[in-house]
Amino acid sequence: MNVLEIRDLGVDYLSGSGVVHAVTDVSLDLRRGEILGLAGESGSGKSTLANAVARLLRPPAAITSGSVVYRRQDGSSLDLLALKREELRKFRWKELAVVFQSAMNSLNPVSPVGAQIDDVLRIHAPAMSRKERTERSVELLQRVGISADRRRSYPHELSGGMRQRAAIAIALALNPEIIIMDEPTTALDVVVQRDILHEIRALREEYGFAVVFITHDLSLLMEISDRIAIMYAGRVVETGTARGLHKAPRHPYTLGLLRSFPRLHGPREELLGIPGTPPDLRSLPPGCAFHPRCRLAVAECSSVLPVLTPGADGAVACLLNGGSGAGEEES
Ligand SMILES: Nc1ncnc2c1ncn2[C@@H]1O[C@H](COP(=O)(O)OP(=O)(O)OP(=O)(O)O)[C@@H](O)[C@H]1O
Repeated sequence: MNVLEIRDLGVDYLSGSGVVHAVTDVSLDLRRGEILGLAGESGSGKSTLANAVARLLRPPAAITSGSVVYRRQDGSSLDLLALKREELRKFRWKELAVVFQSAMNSLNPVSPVGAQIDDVLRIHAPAMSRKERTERSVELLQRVGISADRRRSYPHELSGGMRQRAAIAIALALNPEIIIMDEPTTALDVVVQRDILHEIRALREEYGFAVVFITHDLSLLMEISDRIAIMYAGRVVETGTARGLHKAPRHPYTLGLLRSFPRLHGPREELLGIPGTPPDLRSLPPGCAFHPRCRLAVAECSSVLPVLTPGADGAVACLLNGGSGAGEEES
């Protein structure tokens, strides 16, 4: 069952030098309780997509098309793009929370971390007593590996890893259905990063929330995600289970991304990477936006836009791998 359904979403940035098509025709489901990894090179539109869903976009960003529907377990649903300010206030934290790359952006530098959890609870769960709030703050901090006596610490008194854990504790405070994590561990060293990722998986088992986890590091995503969506130049070009994508990536871009990062396990492989650079989102090449960088491209790829076409495990937008072109019959 889906907790989030994104359909045909488009987001532009209206800049002085032209319109940047940051997200184009994105349709994606988030299933209840799953960890969905969102991968792609810098500038592929991952953060813009996440911010559109969380309604955090600011001008010059503009949603140009599509819908985002949030489905509750009781069968009711919300059209997120239509939420008014007050409805949005109730929705955030309680049903959807966001953890950003820099915990400093999520945390208030002038308030101790325990007090910040307390604030979220006080505002969004007014029925809780002060004692209950304190107990919950301690419990949440301990749950993410921060001892109770650190409750009074200010963010700058904590290490980067601890700050990130504190930001996750705040996100968990109201037991949301969805947590969006935008490169939450990128700034941390690899060991701390992996500790936190495995912690997130354990927390998910316990609390049952769904996660959208954004990073450009695909091999890291493979370790913790259930499913993965790959973005290129604002579009989703492949989706699949982490296992399926690992074993048999179908889009040449996915393959390139996989080869761009050293695998954590298994034999050493040459890092082939992907030649060239992502296209200018103000003037995309015709056909498949990846074709100028694709080693496998055929003539058709420069004129036919491949659409995301469902297959046995996920979907792919590549003419060479079972994807059909826009306007063609899907098989
Ligand atoms: N305020 C803005 N004005 C104009 N263009 C923007 C703005 N913010 C982002 N963009 C452009 O939108 C595109 C998508 O950016 P976005 O940050 O969503 O990608 P991303 O995949 O999350 O990249 P990263 O991993 O670097 O965060 C990029 O080309 C970026 O330059």
